[in-house]
Amino acid sequence: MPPAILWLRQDLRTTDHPALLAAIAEGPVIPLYILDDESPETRAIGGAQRWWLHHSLAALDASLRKRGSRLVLRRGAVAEIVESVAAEAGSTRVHATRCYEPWWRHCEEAIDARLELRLHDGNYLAPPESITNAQGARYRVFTPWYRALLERMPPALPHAAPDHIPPPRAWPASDNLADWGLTPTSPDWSSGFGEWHPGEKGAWRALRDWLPVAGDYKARRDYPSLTATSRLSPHLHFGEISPRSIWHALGERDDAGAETYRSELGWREHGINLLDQMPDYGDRNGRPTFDEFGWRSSPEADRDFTAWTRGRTGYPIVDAGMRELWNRGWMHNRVRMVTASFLVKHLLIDWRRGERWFWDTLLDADLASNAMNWQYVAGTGVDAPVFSRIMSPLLQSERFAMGDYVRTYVPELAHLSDAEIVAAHGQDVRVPEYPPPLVGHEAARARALAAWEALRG
Ligand SMILES: Cc1cc2nc3c(=O)[nH]c(=O)nc-3n(C[C@H](O)[C@H](O)[C@H](O)COP(=O)(O)OP(=O)(O)OC[C@H]3O[C@@H](n4cnc5c(N)ncnc54)[C@H](O)[C@@H]3O)c2cc1C
Repeated sequence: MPPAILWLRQDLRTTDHPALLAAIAEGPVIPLYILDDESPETRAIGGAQRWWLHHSLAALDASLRKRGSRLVLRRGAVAEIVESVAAEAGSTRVHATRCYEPWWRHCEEAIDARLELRLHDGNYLAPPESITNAQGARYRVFTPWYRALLERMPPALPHAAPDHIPPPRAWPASDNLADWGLTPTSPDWSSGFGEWHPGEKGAWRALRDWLPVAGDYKARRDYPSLTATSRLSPHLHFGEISPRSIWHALGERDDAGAETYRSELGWREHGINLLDQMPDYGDRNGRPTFDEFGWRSSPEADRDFTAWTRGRTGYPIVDAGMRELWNRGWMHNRVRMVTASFLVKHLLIDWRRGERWFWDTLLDADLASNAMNWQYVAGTGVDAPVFSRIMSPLLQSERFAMGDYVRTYVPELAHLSDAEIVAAHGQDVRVPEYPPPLVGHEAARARALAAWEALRG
């Protein structure tokens, strides 16, 4: 029996892996991961995720080796590499987990034209195209869509990891992971990533650590000074754990914490639902009227954008968030909303510039989730509140008790009390090393509303 190729993408796990099980059922398996920075239609993964990918691939290889297998690594244009590995190994069939980023479509068509490509579900609770209304139409708004998804839940039970993965008679050549240079060296900006444990084991550990506090999730999830959320997002993005494994780990719980958590998993699914319908959602306004919006574009706007990326806006909560992102490769969800809103509404800078910055710096950068959330906050999305709802960073900071969070990430303000941090925002307390606000809240609000009115004519 010629070996089947298991083409791995965002499914770097062995547990609950239908594509892996289907390949094993046919005989020997060649697990293949391809790093494709070449194909013109792909969006190359960002710097932070390269770090994660390195460690996740190393963990997966170790786990495969325990099962009698190993990971074959290749770099280059996906379709060509799959074809060349198949030719080398005498394979005719390729198994893969279904992914929805638009660039995969082209690769999949090219592979399918030359070999037999079998796609399997596994990275979402339900295939996005399967959630439709009574007329068979797709949803674009979260609430009715989530209601329809819930009717399909619970998902099927997850599969156990196989004990043994039959190897091919001869292994095709593999690159050496270290030669890919995915981890930064000079400078090594990843020193703050130590709390993360990429790989399947790390994913299950994060889940186990979080489950005991699941009951408090609804009450505490919006407070960035607390550790209340699961931090599973990079693990989910890289497919180190399946969402249905998480769903079933919550079991029959029906407390508010579990219900809210399920709906957050639902937001992840909704992101893929939108991307599947609008493959250019990461680049194009969901509401086309915004194509005419008066985003700032000038040397001053560039200067403001740089200050935002560096956490030097003069708004403590925005700066804390942007520095958490740079140092830890992650940012608390509530603060993501505040920082994104600040860029788009206070600085009047196109959401796509922010989306790209997050893409490069988030360990969990995910086209569907990033695009949906940026468009939601910006008000440009198909399922978003109106643009004129403008978040006040100051009120958010007070309401969600963000003092400790600011003191952690903005050392210039570490000696201030909560009240003084709020005052520092207004510069009542002078902290010489801390920058003055790029723009006053009321002035920014007025400028944003004027741009909105101009758009509406
Ligand atoms: C501007 C902006 C950009 C974002 N970009 C991304 C991104 O690139 N990748 C990403 O995974 N999430 C993104 N999010 C959503 C959210 O902030 C993260 O999923 C969450 O903070 C991850 O932390 P956690 O795993 O502890 O989440 P938890 O609160 O523990 O939630 C559990 C899981 O539910 C999913 N989830 C939770 N909230 C959301 C949400 N609003 N949208 C989609 N899925 C959600 C995630 O998979 C998460 O791991 C973005 C949010 C905003 C406001």
